[in-house]
Amino acid sequence: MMRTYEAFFNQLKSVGIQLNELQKQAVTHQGGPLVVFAGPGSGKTTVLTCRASYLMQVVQIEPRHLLIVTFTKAAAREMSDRLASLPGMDAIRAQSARIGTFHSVFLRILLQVMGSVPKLLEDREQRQVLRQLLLAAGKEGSPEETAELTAKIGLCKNKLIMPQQIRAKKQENIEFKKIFEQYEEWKQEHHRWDYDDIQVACYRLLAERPDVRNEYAGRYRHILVDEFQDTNLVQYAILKMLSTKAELTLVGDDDQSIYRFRGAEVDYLLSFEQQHRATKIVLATNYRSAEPIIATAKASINHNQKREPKHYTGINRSGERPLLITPSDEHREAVEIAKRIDRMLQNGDSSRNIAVLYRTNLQGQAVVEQLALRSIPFSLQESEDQFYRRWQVHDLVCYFKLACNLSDWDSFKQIVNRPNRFINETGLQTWLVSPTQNTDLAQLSKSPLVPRQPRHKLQELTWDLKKITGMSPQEALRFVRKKIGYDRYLESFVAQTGQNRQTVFEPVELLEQIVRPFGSVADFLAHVEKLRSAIDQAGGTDNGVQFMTFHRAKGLEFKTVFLVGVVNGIVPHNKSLSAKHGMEALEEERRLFYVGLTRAKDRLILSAPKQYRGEKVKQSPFLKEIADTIRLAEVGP
Ligand SMILES: Nc1ncnc2c1ncn2[C@@H]1O[C@H](COP(=O)(O)OP(=O)(O)OP(=O)(O)O)[C@@H](O)[C@H]1O
Repeated sequence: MMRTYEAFFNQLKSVGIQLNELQKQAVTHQGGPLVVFAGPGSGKTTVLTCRASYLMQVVQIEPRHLLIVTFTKAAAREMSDRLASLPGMDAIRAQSARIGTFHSVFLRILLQVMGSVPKLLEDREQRQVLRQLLLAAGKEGSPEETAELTAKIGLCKNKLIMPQQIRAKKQENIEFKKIFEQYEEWKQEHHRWDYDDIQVACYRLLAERPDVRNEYAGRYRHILVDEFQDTNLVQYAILKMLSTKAELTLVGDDDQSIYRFRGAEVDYLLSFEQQHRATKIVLATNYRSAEPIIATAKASINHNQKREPKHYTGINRSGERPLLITPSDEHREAVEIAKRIDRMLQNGDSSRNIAVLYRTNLQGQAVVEQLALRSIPFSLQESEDQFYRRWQVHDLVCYFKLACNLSDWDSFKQIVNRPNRFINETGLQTWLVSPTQNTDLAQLSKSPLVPRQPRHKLQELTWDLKKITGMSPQEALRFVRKKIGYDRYLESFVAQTGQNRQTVFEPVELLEQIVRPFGSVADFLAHVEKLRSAIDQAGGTDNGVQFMTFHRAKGLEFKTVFLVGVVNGIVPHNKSLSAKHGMEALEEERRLFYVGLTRAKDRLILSAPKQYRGEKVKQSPFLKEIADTIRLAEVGP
């Protein structure tokens, strides 16, 4: 049913959405491209959703002529739900509009035109292929080297640079070009694509086939893009081809551009007004956060030099100053945060309105463990990166499991040569073929089948494991690391692979913290099992306390936000700072921190433990920059 301008806004008002004048202008804008440029919480996504509804209900644009691009799949789902819940809209109508990420939109076009596309490589498969190519080129193929190569190839593709375009002079670049070429050949031979190929293929399809380009350019009358600050070259190039007959609406915030390492070009946002003679609307009210949180966020981002100055104010929502806690280590940090969350829930807060955010994946784990101990529901976004799947943690848990059950052969095989006991794997297989004779490790270590040298080693291992059963998990872990020699094994791994020592030891140091509350190894193992099923159940849902990295949190908001592990070396992250562009990297890290700060509506708690991963650490330098805007709470040791 057609609605008038007044009726549309009155209906929005009746469901509690009262847009301000600038937002209304953005919602109703017609005649030419529009860019909405504004700080966090100012209603950019709200405007985009209301504009989509307005276009359908007042301007009478058919839903299928509307394309809405979001940054993540989760954001696309959220957009679709929000749209469906607006007055006058329903699920069917909302779903008839095309809402998706760039990747999903491009894939759809490819499938419609080509019928099918090669099977996509999963991340893990892609890394395996690249590792093999590195090994064949005489490289080490370490996880870090492989990850770096994967990222570099992705970056090239996002900038539409294929191997043939690379003019390599330096040896390093010549080698990169060669492996990149081999990788592309491998995919062609095996009829596979990686994720970035979707974008490159869509670009080529539209660039090389005017018939297809015209067909798709005529399909949409309006294209709306959220989080435009993180658009890369290939996405922008396709967007331009798709929008020759459509009106573009872009919303974004240069201060929240956090994917430059993947080729995002914030200049597309900053120069859009001039280049396309677009209307620019700058929203200036932050509806999300209480005043003290806004003050803290501003104090932080004002330290960035390369940014468009923008002024925004809050809506005078009072609140407490953000709080800084400085626990002695990450175990105390986790206990302190879990206690606070427990109290909030007892006071009637809903767990899904609480988020624990961090810079790198592992950082939420200690808090997850504490919540699990208290049976507080949680949801992990990065389930693929589970702590207990880290190989180091897996090894150590296997030691514990074997200590509790000497016939756990899977655990035994996992750790038998970690540290190296010079036990021949083929020999091992033959000794283990008759498990009835060797019902457990104690028996195997006496078996006449086993030659003297390895038998001696196995006896030693059995004695050590027997000692472990009487220890607390903390003592047991120390024992495995120092006495049995697991740390030695990690050191040799670092020396052989050239991997970053800190990265290799990090999960082990964290495990030290995690085992602390448990009285026995068996208790700890029972906890691991319980946690595993809790994580499996929680995977992908958004019920319970939300755990995610700053990157994942972009676009979201929560009543209460905890930022954990805000320490030097992590915020900003050492690895990013050691990359080539010093100042740029620091500013990107600060933007990431800013994204974290600005997710909070009412309460913001930052935590900077004094000791992290077993070592004394300083607070994040970003905390000094906001020191005047936060209050400090000391907690006990
Ligand atoms: N006119 C308004 N009146 C009241 N609340 C509003 C108004 N506009 C937006 N909001 C609310 O402000 C919050 C932030 O809005 P939204 O998520 O759209 O901001 P954003 O600019 O996209 O944020 P960010 O860039 O930080 O992701 C939401 O809870 C939204 O409902």
